[in-house]
Amino acid sequence: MDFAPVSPVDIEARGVAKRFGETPIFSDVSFRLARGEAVALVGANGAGKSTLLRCLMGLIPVSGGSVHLLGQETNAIKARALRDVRSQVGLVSQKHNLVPRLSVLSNVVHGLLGTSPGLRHWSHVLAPEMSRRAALHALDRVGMAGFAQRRADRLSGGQSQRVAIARAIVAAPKVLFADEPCASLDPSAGADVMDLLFRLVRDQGVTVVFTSHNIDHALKYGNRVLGLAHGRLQLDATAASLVAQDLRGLYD
Ligand SMILES: Nc1ncnc2c1ncn2[C@@H]1O[C@H](COP(=O)(O)OP(=O)(O)OP(=O)(O)O)[C@@H](O)[C@H]1O
Repeated sequence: MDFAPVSPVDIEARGVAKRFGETPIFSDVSFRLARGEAVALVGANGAGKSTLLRCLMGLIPVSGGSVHLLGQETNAIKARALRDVRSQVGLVSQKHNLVPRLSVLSNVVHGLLGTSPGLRHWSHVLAPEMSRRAALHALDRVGMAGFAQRRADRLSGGQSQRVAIARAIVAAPKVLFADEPCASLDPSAGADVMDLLFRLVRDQGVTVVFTSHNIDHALKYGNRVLGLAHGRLQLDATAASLVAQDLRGLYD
């Protein structure tokens, strides 16, 4: 008998709860994300979107339940195993977090820090030739190869975010997290960055989880939408089955 191939589950949250001190942020959050899904995480300011993203990445511990990222329970594994998992994960955050005085190329080479220990990936001058080539290729894919030698603090916001995307994809991650990747950009630059990001992830079948306050973006770029409100996962639906009005309820 033939079985259709089943995509691996890249992220699984089982009854995840998070508190900061005595303050509960969310609880009972459960979902499974298969390889190649593009998931928008939405909700009002303070609903806990960034916190959930950080829990999923294993950057902060959960207060209850468990997170499995690429098959590993992030709260239960040793630091070294967690580093291995993280080396297969990329992050694009709201602020690009480039090192201002370093070149664009060195900043992208930093995306390979997780793949080999030591200082060789601190600067493109020390980096192995293969890494420099990978970084240039990533810059080419985001249309920034011509800026490789420019200092990062001489870029516009949109250019900086493109470089941040190059840094996030240079190590060919299986999973990409993006925390409001275009929040600091004007609508046109923001749309360019989202188009670029999702073209890249679709080309490579990467699983992506992104937070957004832009309902149109959530529906356009996500094939699935998760909504946090009042400390619970209130919505888990395919983007195709939703209209903007369904999402507005999360903001009451
Ligand atoms: N390290 C922390 N210590 C204590 N409280 C925190 C910490 N990080 C976040 N919080 C609180 O957790 C709640 C959720 O914050 P979070 O940034 O996850 O929300 P969000 O949905 O991403 O919000 P926004 O849309 O405004 O970015 C907020 O009340 C915030 O103040």
